Amino acid sequence: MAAGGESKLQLLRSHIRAFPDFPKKGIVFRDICPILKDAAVLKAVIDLFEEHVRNSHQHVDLIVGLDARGFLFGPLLAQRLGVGFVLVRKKGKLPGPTVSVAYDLEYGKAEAEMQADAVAPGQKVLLIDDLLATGGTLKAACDLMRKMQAEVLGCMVVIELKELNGIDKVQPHNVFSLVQY
Ligand SMILES: O=P(O)(O)OC[C@H]1O[C@H](OP(=O)(O)OP(=O)(O)O)[C@H](O)[C@@H]1O
Ligand SMILES: Nc1ncnc2[nH]cnc12
Repeated sequence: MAAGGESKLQLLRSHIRAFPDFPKKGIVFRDICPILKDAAVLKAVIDLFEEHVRNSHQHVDLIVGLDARGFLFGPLLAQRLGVGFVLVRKKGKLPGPTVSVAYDLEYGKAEAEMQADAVAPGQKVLLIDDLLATGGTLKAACDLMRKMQAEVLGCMVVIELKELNGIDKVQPHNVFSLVQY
């Protein structure tokens, strides 16, 4: 990690709030809103992601963001890297021909969908979201990428909830996280 990386991580950690029993009893909700409210903290997050990508991947075609909180970080990172951004959305939000995959959440069920022309076969993509919990969402997005014959270089999240072992569900793909609980 480059000089200053540790203090950026400390800054980031101090801007994540925990809300017990939201949205259901037993869930500790990790709230990223304070990161977004502070320009310096949001910049630090994108700096850390950018450093990771530049150190780990020679060539990236697209950043793929997951609905909805992946959209808060993905376009900023894509701009930094000078590449495009595409959306994986919850079902029923995208016009035109789509490809979809069903998945389970820590607190519900959903279906991930993307436009059929969003990613071309062989394109090298990096997936981004705010948080890895059970890994169902990222796995569904990786499955979508496989359907589209794209090459998943890896996944990135701000927060990983380690006790839920989401990383196991997403393998063989790598998940890079900035903060772990
Ligand atoms: O690892 P998993 O168990 O799949 O959970 C992680 C996902 O859950 C949250 O999104 P949510 O579906 O609640 O939607 P939102 O981003 O629209 O709030 C979070 O932003 C991740 O996308
Ligand atoms: N514990 C959690 N906090 C915030 N977002 C989540 N998405 C799934 N689990 C979550």
